[in-house]
Formats: sequence, C-alpha cells, structure tokens
Amino acid sequence: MKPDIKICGLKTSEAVDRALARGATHIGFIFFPKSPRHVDPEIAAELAEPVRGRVKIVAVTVDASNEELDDIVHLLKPDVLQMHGHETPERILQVKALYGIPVMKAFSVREASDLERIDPYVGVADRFLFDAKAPAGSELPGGNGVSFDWNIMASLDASVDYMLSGGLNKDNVGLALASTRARGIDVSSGVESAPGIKDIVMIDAFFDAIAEARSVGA
Ligand SMILES: O=C(O)c1ccccc1NCC(=O)[C@H](O)[C@H](O)COP(=O)(O)O
Repeated sequence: MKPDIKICGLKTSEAVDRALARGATHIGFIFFPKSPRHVDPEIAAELAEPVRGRVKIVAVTVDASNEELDDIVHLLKPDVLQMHGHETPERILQVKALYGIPVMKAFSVREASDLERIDPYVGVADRFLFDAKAPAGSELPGGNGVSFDWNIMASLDASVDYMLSGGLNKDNVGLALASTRARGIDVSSGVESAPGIKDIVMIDAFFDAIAEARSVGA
C-alpha cells in the first residue's frame, strides 16, 4: 500500500509547492515558539490556502490551550490536529468535541514498553505518530532528527494506524518502510539544510528514495 507522506515544519511556499509536486499527502505547520520551524497561524494559513483540498493540512501543537487552538483552528482550518505534548485522552476527547477535527497523537519512543502508553488512547485518537525521544537538553519534543529502533514496532498490534517519524532521511526511509507496517511516514530535519530551512534538493531526494524503495517492494 502507498504510504502517506507528511513533510513537516514548512515555512515557505516554495517548500509547500515542492512537497505537493512530489506527492506529499500531508503538510505540517509547527505552532511551538521555541522551534526553528514555528510559524504564526496567519502565515500558516497563507501558505496552506493555495493547496487546500489537495493535501491534508496538519497543525502541530504541544499542550496548547483552548485560546491557542481557537486561533490556529479558525485561521488555518487544519484537516488534522497533531498533539505532540502530554495531552491526556480526556483532553483529546475535549478538543475533538470542540473542533470536530481528527487528532493524531504523537508519542515519543525508545523501547517496546513505550508503545503501551497508547492503550488508553486507542479509539480516542484517530491516528498515532511515533517519534524518537528527544535527546537530553533538547527543548523540542519533536523535530530533533533522531531515530529510534524501528524493530520494536513489530510488537505493536497490526490494527494500529500510525505514522513513523524521527530522524528519517533519504538514506534510511527505504529501510524504515521495509521494516515496519507504518501506513505513513513523517520527516522534518531530514529534508533541511539547517534547522528550520527546508531544502528542495533534499525533498526531491527523499521522495526519490521512497520511490526506489517501493519499486523493490518496500
Ligand atoms: O519539528 C519541530 O520543531 C517540532 C517542535 C515541537 C513539536 C513537534 C515538532 N515536530 C513534529 C513533527 O511531526 C516532526 O516532523 C517529527 O518530530 C520528526 O522530526 P525529524 O526527526 O526532524 O524528522
């Protein structure tokens, strides 16, 4: 099955256009002021408007308040809310009731037991995203360009719909697809020349690597 492909942390129309031209199914905008990828909701809305309906627009938030979510949802009108903090199942239900938008809940993983943390969220979150744990000292819960051991994904129930994330790049995405049952993949740093700076050539190389991997059966 063709995987969903999310390019995250977009800040320019050039990168948005390239991601779409190459077959991105999802584009992510980061709403986390400490991130080099942070954009204001007004800017994200301007970037997303020309491509609305052709790709899923994902708003990435971290323990956002209702006030912050109100701004993001009303200005950007995302198709998906990615919750990348410590949101509880109750908070997710509350947000879904408030906005009626599907939620992708992110979890940071290092070992197989970390996957058990999704149990109370099954049937609550619409999708999961598994990312690597942030390195010591990082202020970012995501976008750190580090991977985890994908072999642990074999212990996850096959019915769980998830995106695989964390340190993917042109050199490892083929192996990631071949060694997991991920129905989607997500990349940020792996298509950047510097933190927060998306690189068109690297975006191309990432999609080329996926095409190459799929041609040999990944
Ligand atoms: O990317 C960020 O700066 C970020 C900041 C705060 C919360 C989440 C963030 N990113 C979320 C993503 O979905 C990233 O694409 C994901 O963590 C993978 O990043 P990378 O390892 O750099 O490919």
